[in-house]
Amino acid sequence: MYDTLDTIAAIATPLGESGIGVIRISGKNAYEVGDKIFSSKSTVPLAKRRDRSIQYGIISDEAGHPVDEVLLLIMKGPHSYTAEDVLEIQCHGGRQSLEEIMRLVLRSGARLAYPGEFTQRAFVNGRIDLAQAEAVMDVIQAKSSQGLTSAVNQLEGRLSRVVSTMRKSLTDFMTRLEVMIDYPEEDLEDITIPDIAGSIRNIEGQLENMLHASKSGKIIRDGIMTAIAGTPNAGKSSLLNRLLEEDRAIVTEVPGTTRDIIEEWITIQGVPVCLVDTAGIRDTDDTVEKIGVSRARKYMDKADIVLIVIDQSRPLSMEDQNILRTAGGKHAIIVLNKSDLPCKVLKTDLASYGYDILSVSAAAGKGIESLKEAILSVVLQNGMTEGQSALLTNTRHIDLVRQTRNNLDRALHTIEMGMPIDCAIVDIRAAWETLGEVTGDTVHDDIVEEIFSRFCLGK
Ligand SMILES: Nc1nc2c(c(=O)[nH]1)N(C=O)[C@@H](CNc1ccc(C(=O)N[C@@H](CCC(=O)O)C(=O)O)cc1)CN2
Ligand SMILES: Nc1nc2c(ncn2[C@@H]2O[C@H](COP(=O)(O)OP(=O)(O)OP(=O)(O)O)[C@@H](O)[C@H]2O)c(=O)[nH]1
Ligand SMILES: [Mg+2]
Repeated sequence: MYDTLDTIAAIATPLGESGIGVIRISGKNAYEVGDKIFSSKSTVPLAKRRDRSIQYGIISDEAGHPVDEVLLLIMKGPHSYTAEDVLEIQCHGGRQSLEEIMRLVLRSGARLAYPGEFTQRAFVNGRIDLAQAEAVMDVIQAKSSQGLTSAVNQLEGRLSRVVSTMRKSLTDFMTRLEVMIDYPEEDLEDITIPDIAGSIRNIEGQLENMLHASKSGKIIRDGIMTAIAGTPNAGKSSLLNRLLEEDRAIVTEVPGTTRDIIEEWITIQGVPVCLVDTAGIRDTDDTVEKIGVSRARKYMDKADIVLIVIDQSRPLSMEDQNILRTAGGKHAIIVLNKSDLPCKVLKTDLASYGYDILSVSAAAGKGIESLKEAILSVVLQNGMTEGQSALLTNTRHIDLVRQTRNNLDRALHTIEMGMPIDCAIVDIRAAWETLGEVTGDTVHDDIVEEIFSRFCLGK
């Protein structure tokens, strides 16, 4: 881990033009750093000024030249974001101002923070646990209103509380089982064993429910990647534009118009959906188009759903059929486009692929709402899970909960087979430890480092 005694600093807002820009400084020298570069009507050192107060003044360089007019926010540890002394400089939101002040701060005793280091300190200092820290990035990266809600719930500790309650029960089971081992003559077994088995089954059920809902949880957080694929001229780019309600991609009657991948986000009923328009798939000698086609195939593979667009005003071609075959095993929807023209495609030729079939007209905007619903229902077969106590959205958490469930399953098996109690305790302890990795109570330092390294600078 990086030196936690250092005072760290970073620009917390984007380097563009904006109303205000923020530089955050955290650590035991935060106010000393501030005193070196800040002057105001009052001459009281910043450390002696009131906690949570805002100070007006000027930042000047070593030669006394003014750099910017600013407000300083004083948040004394432990009641701050990092639980350390924090000083925030709110300057004008221009690149030059932010960068010059930042250089001054670094020359005055702070070092540049690593990505995620502020939040890592909040975790190390015990203000938040690991699941809460991970939620911070989810809040920043939220792509829909539901995604934001679930991230803020996790930030606020909803998942952590569920996990802690379960871990307390597991500790309790272990203690009671140990008592049984220590006092075998007491004849406790007949009461304790069925009672504990029932409670384990109950926790297992809760974990099972969480895993069941995690499919939608992951989608709410990461979105549904939807590839729009098909032969040239089927109307893929027209469909993208129609779904976006914007003229984003070039549409022409020339087959092979789209060469590169075009990615755009929409939300359908609060769920983020990433639409990927691709080059029409065909055999071609054109160097550029060839690359486009191979990218199209790659995205078909990567996507959660493939919309296979077919021009229904022409008979089904060999190329169409090839694409239908390559989508095998994926979530796919057959989109029969150009429904404003007479239909030349036999639906019976499509039935054998087993995909949902929808007719749309990208040009006329017909059938688009049903297509949006179909996209959601293909992925969310279990429906959205509103009111879920704690939604799992993060692959790391999902894996850990799955392992915990398996550990408990083994413990139950051991108990039910009448095997030695020690064996069951081993599995319950394993479950307790795995669950603790969610909140970071029992987690390796390298995993913690890896998690925070994915954060953005200044967070
Ligand atoms: N200017 C500014 N805005 C910001 C942040 C920030 O660091 N600075 N945040 C961060 O990125 C978020 C807010 N998160 C925060 C979380 C905890 C504390 C904090 O001081 N907690 C103390 C005191 C709580 C209280 O007063 O009730 C604590 O938990 O002990 C501050 C900000 C969003 N807005
Ligand atoms: N009549 C009719 N024409 C359409 C419809 N959708 C698209 N077209 C026309 O079909 C042609 C091809 O449309 P594009 O959206 O460029 O097709 P594409 O699948 O992206 O083609 P490539 O990028 O070349 O693979 C254009 O002339 C569109 O105007 C539709 O619903 N009805
Ligand atoms: Mg196109």
